[in-house]
Amino acid sequence: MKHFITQDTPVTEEVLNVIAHLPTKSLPAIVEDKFFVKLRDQNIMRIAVLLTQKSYDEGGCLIGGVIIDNNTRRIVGKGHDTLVQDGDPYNHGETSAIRDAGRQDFSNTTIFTMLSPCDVCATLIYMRQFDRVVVGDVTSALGNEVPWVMNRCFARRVSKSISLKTPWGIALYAKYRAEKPELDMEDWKGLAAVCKATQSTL
Ligand SMILES: Nc1ccnc(=O)[nH]1
Repeated sequence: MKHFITQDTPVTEEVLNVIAHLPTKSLPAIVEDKFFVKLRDQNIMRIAVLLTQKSYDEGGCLIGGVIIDNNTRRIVGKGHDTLVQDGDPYNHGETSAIRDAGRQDFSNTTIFTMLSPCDVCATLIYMRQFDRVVVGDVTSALGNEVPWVMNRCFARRVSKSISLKTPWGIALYAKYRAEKPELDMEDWKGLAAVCKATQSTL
């Protein structure tokens, strides 16, 4: 059967949004391999931001992640933070995408994350030997994640780590953080940090 999205399909916002919402395992039946070859890093990051928007619309935390195979540029995993949706105290955009990808050799893959990875996700990215990390928004990171990631972790094993500024994603994150600062803090540092911060302002 002919694919619904083929190499001739233009790379539009609507098409990327369909890809963001489809289950990863269904993509090979809907999207022709040659379409993925056309996708540039900016387009993949756009999918991560669209997953971020999905999570925001669900009342969740605002981080999406996408993993691609470096040779074929096929999406092998994707997801978004599910702290709110699943009541999961730790499922960041990155871990969600990694879990979606399943048991794979990640050493020839790139992980795109909307936001600078936290220390736990950075460690997992290191432990699973990802080849590249592309970060959409390094301006909104809480704490020292960026130097930690860049200097200690990726310098040793992850060969390329680049930052891709996504103005739309950065604006969305700033809006969410202004609206829900406690949820943002819980996602990064846990409820303990939120409780301590609340007590200290009493
Ligand atoms: N990098 C991230 C920070 C916080 N939450 C996430 O899901 N991801």
